[in-house]
Amino acid sequence: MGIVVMEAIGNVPGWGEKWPAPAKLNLMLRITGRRADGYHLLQTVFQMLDLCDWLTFHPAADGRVSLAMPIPGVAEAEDLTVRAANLLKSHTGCEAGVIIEVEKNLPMGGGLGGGSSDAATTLVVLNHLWGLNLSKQELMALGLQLGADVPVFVFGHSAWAEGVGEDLRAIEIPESWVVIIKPDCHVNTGEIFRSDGLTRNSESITMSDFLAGEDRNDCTQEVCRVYRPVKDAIDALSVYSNARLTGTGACVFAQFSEKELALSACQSLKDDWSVFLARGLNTSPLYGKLEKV
Ligand SMILES: C[C@@](CO)(OP(=O)(O)O)[C@H](O)COP(=O)(O)OP(=O)(O)OC[C@H]1O[C@@H](n2ccc(N)nc2=O)[C@H](O)[C@@H]1O
Ligand SMILES: Nc1ncnc2c1ncn2[C@@H]1O[C@H](COP(=O)(O)OP(=O)(O)O)[C@@H](O)[C@H]1O
Repeated sequence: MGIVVMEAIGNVPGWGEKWPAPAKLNLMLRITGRRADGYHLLQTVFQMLDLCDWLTFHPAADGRVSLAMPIPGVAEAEDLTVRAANLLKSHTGCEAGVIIEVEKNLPMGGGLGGGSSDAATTLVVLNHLWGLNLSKQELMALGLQLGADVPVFVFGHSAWAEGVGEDLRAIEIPESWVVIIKPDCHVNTGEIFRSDGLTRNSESITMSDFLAGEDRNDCTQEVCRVYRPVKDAIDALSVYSNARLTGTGACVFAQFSEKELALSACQSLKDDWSVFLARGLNTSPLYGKLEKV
């Protein structure tokens, strides 16, 4: 890519600005079967949250993808933002480079999808900054190569999901307040999906069934059996509202229609637990920002 084109890319609005990578919750999760490759077929409801990591992108003239500061415990080449940027480059032949700054607020491996969301924000924002013009569908397909939860963050809306999470239908969910507890443990998703005790034959349900209260997460029993802090967190939060596991955990959450009730639960829990107060959203703040630049 020549100097002129590099300069043109550098002038695109959005470089050096903070872009949100929101968290998600799985409001329910049913395992309805297993594919030949071992991956599990799910029915799940994703809701976006206003709790975010923040990503900033700086142009790099040398054509390389790098991190301003690697996240402790994650090798730079393995970071999902770096993998997403390199995937975009190899898919499109784009020769531009980027330095990515990640402000990490979302707990890692907590079932809030932070790494997947970071990857999705990287795909969507670099598609814009590098002028690649890939469609949302193309970006979702690229995202699926990075992880089962990446497509929903590119999709950018609360969704009813099937398959391994890639077959998505936009839905509107009441934008309630959410209290989240992050128990002091790290759940290994692969280990939970490999375990003998996991329920794998749930009947499929409809959206109406979910709205009528069918909100079970099929991973809960197995995760609580292996990770005692998750069970304790569900018990602690259940005092205030219906407490459930998100994804394969470790985070557990409860929804509240009134902010005051959610705040009061947070106040009571915060001395014993790591707690977050968040707002459930139907649309991702990522697209709100994209529309503004
Ligand atoms: C089940 C969910 C619900 O949101 O859990 P959370 O990760 O959010 O807790 C996700 O779809 C998880 O997606 P993600 O965290 O990207 O999982 P991956 O890295 O793709 O998979 C980790 C491992 O879990 C197993 N796996 C994952 C997803 C799936 N539908 N079936 C599986 O069997 C596979 O063995 C895989 O190697
Ligand atoms: N940018 C990133 N942010 C968080 N985790 C990352 C990132 N890049 C790679 N990872 C890896 O992905 C794993 C899953 O992270 P995350 O998406 O936050 O959890 P979960 O899938 O449970 O919601 C982490 O434990 C970490 O090893």
